Amino acid sequence: MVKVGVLGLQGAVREHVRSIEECDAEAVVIKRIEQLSEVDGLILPGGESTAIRRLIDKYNFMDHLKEFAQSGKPMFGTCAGLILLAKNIVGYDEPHIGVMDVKVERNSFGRQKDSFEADLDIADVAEDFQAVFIRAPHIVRVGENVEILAKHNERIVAAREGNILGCSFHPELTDDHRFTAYFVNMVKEAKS
Ligand SMILES: NC(=O)CC[C@H](N)C(=O)O
Repeated sequence: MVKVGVLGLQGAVREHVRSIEECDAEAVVIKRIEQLSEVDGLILPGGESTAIRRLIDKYNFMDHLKEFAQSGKPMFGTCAGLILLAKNIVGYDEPHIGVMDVKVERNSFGRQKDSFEADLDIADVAEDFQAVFIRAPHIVRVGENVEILAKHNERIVAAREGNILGCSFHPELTDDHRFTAYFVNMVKEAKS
């Protein structure tokens, strides 16, 4: 059974644990850098990217997260997690972890739609995925090696670059675990 870590500093951690377990993988909540070597893949949950970043720095995670991504182990950023992975963020000079060749815009679906659900067609995953967006970012630009997996109203909301997966929404908040299962499969393939 593969082990999937969830960065447990802030945000929707328990929900991801439940979703990983529904996909028949073992979930490990990562609170210390030493735990990273135990897992085959890592999820960066949604929450508040600025708050998670502060905790990443406080607990010295930054270099270890970059190394994790560069080692080829799969990494999945959801919502704030996608912002942490992006190489470019609209309005910011510097990225956070900066390992995915995308440019993201934070809170980009407008105040009146702080939170909403949308039916998505996600390539290789599902044609009818009910996605939950909460103060979500979207991807405004992708690099040439990035595969676009889903759009909502012409905006890119899910993409993959090799071992790195990112989405604007919260795939862990419903009982539909197909997108988490897609990531768990990436982890299985990378391990075998
Ligand atoms: N649900 C979320 O993860 C929201 C992301 C948050 N708006 C941010 O910019 O970090």
